[in-house]
Amino acid sequence: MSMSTHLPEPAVPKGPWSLFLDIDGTLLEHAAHPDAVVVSEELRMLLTQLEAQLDGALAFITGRPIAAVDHLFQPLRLRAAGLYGLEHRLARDGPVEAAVEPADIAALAKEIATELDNADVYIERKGPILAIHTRAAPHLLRRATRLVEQALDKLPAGYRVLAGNAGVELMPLEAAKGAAIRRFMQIPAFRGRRPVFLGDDTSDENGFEVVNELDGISVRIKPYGSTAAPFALAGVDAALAWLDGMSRRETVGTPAAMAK
Ligand SMILES: O=P(O)(O)OC[C@H]1O[C@H](O[C@H]2O[C@H](CO)[C@@H](O)[C@H](O)[C@H]2O)[C@H](O)[C@@H](O)[C@@H]1O
Ligand SMILES: [Mg+2]
Repeated sequence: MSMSTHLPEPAVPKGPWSLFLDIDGTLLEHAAHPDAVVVSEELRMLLTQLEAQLDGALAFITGRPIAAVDHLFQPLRLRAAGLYGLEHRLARDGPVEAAVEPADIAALAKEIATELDNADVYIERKGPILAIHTRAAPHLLRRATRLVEQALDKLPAGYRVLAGNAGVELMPLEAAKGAAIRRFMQIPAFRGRRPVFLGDDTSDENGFEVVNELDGISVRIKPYGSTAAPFALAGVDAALAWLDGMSRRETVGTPAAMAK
């Protein structure tokens, strides 16, 4: 782990590479509510172009459910790992595979909502994961974290708490972006390519560690504190500009690029 100040911008990958993209805080500016984010037509076009240039070696790696991602980016559908890797869509037009049966978190969600009693806190139930969003009520983050930690006792073994910078989530241990990246790297579209992963949050750190192990390029967006990523970009605009630059390289991701 290195402190994030003064990390360099990512180098242009040499040789065939693949691209893994976090969504919120990386491709999309954060909004007060998860449904309030905006996906521009330009972003859809950029992703479409990069995906074609990389011969399909591009996947979203996100905490959102894949159904929510499809809704946001429609009509664009890409390969994706959703719910921090609990769901996968390995082929762009293939089915979504879910790894874990949803636990009954409805009652917990209700209890936490009653305890916090604040309309600005959004409680998101997504499959086996419960997310408490405090972006619009930051003073409640500590309390929400305490409640979620207490709720651990009421769930079957194998759950953990993951705190982000504007919310806290209760999720199965299997949920890990790094494992999702490893899975994609084993399928033909990605195999033999150097992984590049852009992410912005605590939940992306495990993805950075795996990408570093695989001799890839991990990039923390708008970094603060320490990070396993050796590269950084200042924010969403810088991430989109870097991706745009990559999309303009003629031989992006192809073996011919190795010669350059
Ligand atoms: O892994 P990501 O693609 O970054 O997704 C992480 C979470 O994103 C969404 O919540 C976050 O973004 C919202 C919109 O900006 C914001 O309101 C919220 O505070 C953030 O936590 C999404 O709702 C979650 O399900 C994802 O886990
Ligand atoms: Mg993010």
